[in-house]
Amino acid sequence: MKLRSKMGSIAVEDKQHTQLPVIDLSPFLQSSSDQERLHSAEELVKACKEIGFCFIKGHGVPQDKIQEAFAVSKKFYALPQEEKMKAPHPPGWAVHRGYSWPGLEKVSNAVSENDAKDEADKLREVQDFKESYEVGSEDNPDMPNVWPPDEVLPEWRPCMTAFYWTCWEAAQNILKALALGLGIEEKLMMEPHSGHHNQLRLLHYPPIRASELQGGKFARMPAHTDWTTITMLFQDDCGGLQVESPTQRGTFIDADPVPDTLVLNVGDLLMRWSNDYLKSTQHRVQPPPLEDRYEGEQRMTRARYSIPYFVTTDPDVTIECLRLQDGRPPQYEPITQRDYSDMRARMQY
Ligand SMILES: O=C(O)CCC(=O)C(=O)O
Ligand SMILES: [Fe+2]
Repeated sequence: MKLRSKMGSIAVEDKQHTQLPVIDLSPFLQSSSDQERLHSAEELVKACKEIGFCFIKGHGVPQDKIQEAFAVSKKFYALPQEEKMKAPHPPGWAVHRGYSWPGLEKVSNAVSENDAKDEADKLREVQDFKESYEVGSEDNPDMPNVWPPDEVLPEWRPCMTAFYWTCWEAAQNILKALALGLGIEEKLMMEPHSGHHNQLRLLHYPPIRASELQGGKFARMPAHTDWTTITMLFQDDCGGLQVESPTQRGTFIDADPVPDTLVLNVGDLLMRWSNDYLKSTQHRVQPPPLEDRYEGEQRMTRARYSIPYFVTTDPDVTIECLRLQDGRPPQYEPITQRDYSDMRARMQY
């Protein structure tokens, strides 16, 4: 994976580019000094409280594993359509695994108490121009994985199952850092997460004419929040990810790729769990901001590959608002992850 070399501190004065903070987690992971660990954890919580998004460096996911996952993902998406269709996403919303072809999934922020089909159909008028593949734990009985026959791409299943657990290693450290920074007991954060209910998603946004994206016929990914506790996202060098400004609603700031970092965001469940102390922020994928990401007279955009890893609590654990230092009374009823995500999933498929 080639990443643009705009590394290091954030150029706050440079309005064209990223203004998301870069948090270094290596002191939390490596330092023997309690003070340094606490400082790193508090910086992380500050970013999650103020913006709900940040870049993390020193996250502990080995670079070669990330590169391997991107390389294998590209190989999968380069397969003929009929090969990819050998691992189709099951019909309906209840099981979110396997391959979703362009147009199948529609990302939105809608929340449904019932099967509001008309509403879901209306949302589909603008198609998401992307394809994706969802992978979970092999020991999650609620959502069995969907795999193509081995001969389609022999390395697919071993690579993606291994990467799922590599990401979980890093995710646990991020959750522990959040607990430390929030001043809550580590086990309060860790016990609801067995690691078997996360989701690894391989995303491919094929090249498309800029005019079709800009004309509103197709979208890469419309604005939405994630349903998770946290999401870790790896992105290639295409660009296009944008995050809603914490101070100006409706204004989005570019989250251009920063080498050797992952993008971390707070999901809806953690926002609710933290009693709105941490923010789950809208984000979207737009045409790439940079002109060298387009080709030819048709201004075809470059393809984008990204790999989000969604971390969620076990489905039947009840999430009750944490009582944090700010002393705010609970704003939400207790809810299980199962009830919450069922409500959201009905609108996507
Ligand atoms: O492709 C991206 O960078 C964003 C993906 C995303 O936000 C999602 O899948 O929820
Ligand atoms: Fe997202």
